[in-house]
Amino acid sequence: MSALLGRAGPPVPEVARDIERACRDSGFFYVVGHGVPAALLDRLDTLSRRFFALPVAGKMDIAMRHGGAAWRGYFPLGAELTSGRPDRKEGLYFGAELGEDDPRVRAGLPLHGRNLFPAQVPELRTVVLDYLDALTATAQAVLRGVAVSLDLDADYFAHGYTADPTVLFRIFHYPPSPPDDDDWGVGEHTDYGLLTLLAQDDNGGLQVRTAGGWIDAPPIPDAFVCNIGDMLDRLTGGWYRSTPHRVRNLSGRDRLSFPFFFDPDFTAEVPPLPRRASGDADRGSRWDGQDLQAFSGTYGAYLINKVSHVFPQLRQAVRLPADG
Ligand SMILES: O=C(O)CCC(=O)C(=O)O
Ligand SMILES: [Fe+2]
Repeated sequence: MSALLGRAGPPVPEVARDIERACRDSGFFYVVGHGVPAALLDRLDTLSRRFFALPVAGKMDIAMRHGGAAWRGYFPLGAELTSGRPDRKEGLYFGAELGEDDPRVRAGLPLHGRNLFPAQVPELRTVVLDYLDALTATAQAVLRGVAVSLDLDADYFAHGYTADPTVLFRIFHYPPSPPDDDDWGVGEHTDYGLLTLLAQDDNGGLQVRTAGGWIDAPPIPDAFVCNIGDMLDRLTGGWYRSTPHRVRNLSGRDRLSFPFFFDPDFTAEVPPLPRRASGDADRGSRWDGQDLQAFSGTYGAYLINKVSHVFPQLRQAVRLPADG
């Protein structure tokens, strides 16, 4: 998909058709030729491994409770409940780095603020911030392709939903699962926003639910796995699918993954696109029984509700009603 990634101008029509086919089919595709330096990813991988190798007590110096409503920092093994059960992973939560004078931070919006970086691996700060910049540009480029694939102007998203995007980034460590274990590293779920760009190491373990059943999405060198989230599903009335996926690390080694979430402006409402609102009659019900057309309100409200199911403690941090 390198043809897409000149950072300006419309993508070539063939790429847009490839995107359409992938989004109509599995909701997943690979992005290659993206221009994100391999050396940046290598460095991110090395420094992340150095962090996860620290004693838990040291990692807890930046535990998420220190991040307050910005919801940043470290969570230990078993602290995240993707499908109602503890995940077999630990991780670091990051997002766009926003200081106290940013209007969204001033307004007290949850999930906005400063990142927490580990003092023990100080180099991680620059590398994570560089990675956020690089992936933001890549995601905008992919969204140009998505826009053209929907017969919209190439800059439809950049001028609207992602002029001020919600950017979240995570680094996950999945310890090896014993072969007879039935716990998931990440339970079945869909992603919440517009699109996710996932870098994964070479251990594998990601699976995607297609019409024909669960299939592997194996690592391909220098490629990102891209999948669309609930907001593109909602915008297109189900024409494009946010597809359930899950992870189990059966490699016997430590698996790292780096999902980057590129989502609409926190304060935007995301009504269906007029021409796509009729939806997809044959698509059947969703994995979680939810009707994506049924909610009203901002993307931020949708996101907070989702995250607070995965991390019940978020309710206290942002004082949400118990029924979300
Ligand atoms: O670790 C992975 O490969 C996928 C993670 C994921 O699906 C997520 O964080 O939403
Ligand atoms: Fe996901």
